[in-house]
Amino acid sequence: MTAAAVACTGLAYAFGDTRAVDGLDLTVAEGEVFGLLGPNGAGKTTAIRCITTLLPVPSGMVAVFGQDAAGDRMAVRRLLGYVPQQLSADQNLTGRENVALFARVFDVPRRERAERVAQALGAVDLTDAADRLAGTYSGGMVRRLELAQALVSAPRLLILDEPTIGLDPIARTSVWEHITAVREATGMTVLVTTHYMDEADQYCDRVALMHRGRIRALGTPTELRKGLGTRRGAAPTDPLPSLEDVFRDVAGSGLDDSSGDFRDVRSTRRTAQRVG
Ligand SMILES: Nc1ncnc2c1ncn2[C@@H]1O[C@H](COP(=O)(O)OP(=O)(O)OP(=O)(O)O)[C@@H](O)[C@H]1O
Repeated sequence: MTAAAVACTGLAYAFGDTRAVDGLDLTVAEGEVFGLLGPNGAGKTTAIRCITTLLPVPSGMVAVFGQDAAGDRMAVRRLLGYVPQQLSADQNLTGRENVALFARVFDVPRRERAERVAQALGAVDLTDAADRLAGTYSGGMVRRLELAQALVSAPRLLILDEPTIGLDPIARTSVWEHITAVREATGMTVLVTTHYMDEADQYCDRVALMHRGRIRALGTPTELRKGLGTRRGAAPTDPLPSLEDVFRDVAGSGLDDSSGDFRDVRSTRRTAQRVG
């Protein structure tokens, strides 16, 4: 049996007294598009940072394709591409230079680099803009450039933290279409966080709803929507509740005004502004 793309068991991470991740059990199968959803402050980014080895794993276990994240961190990093919430493209470099930088950092063999950089830029439709400074790009183009940076090392697992935040609907669709196309071409696994329930419903094979550091619901979007309908006593002919209804049902009190703190609001706004 092949190892899961991601396997977290009892993962816990605290910032002082704040238990950001609190006993997370999560398995992402190879090849699937998996959505990690949850209100501000649910612990999604912290979990992702543990999976990418940017944070240590103080408690529990994290493995990426069977590689222990607490063991050989470089071995884990070689398997994944990561698009963080924060800006990872340099506005003073061209699109091509930005992607070439990632190719060097991720050890793409020198003789393959130019070709792989061109392929990554082509995969996100930035060939024509490749030699322009990234500072001249629109928000949607910056996101696609960051996608190319993450793809240039041909990762088996692509991790995206709110890839479409702050983008207009057309740019959002475009980012997803490019993710879907690369995934279909390569069989790559995708783990994504998003606040947009419509995107999760449309593009994710399975989703997990996270709240206060733990998974509270898990399944395909349709399974979760049907499950809520059944719990509400809906007739088979009634329209299914939306994924947003499921989210509200699961997160409940996490969606009131006390959800998240100043840091959460600041980071969300900063991210939205810089890609907007
Ligand atoms: N560097 C940090 N220092 C202190 N507390 C932190 C830090 N990073 C996260 N936290 C706290 O940990 C909890 C989980 O935060 P995290 O960013 O993982 O949530 P999230 O689900 O990704 O939220 P969002 O959807 O807003 O990005 C929150 O209470 C947050 O305030």
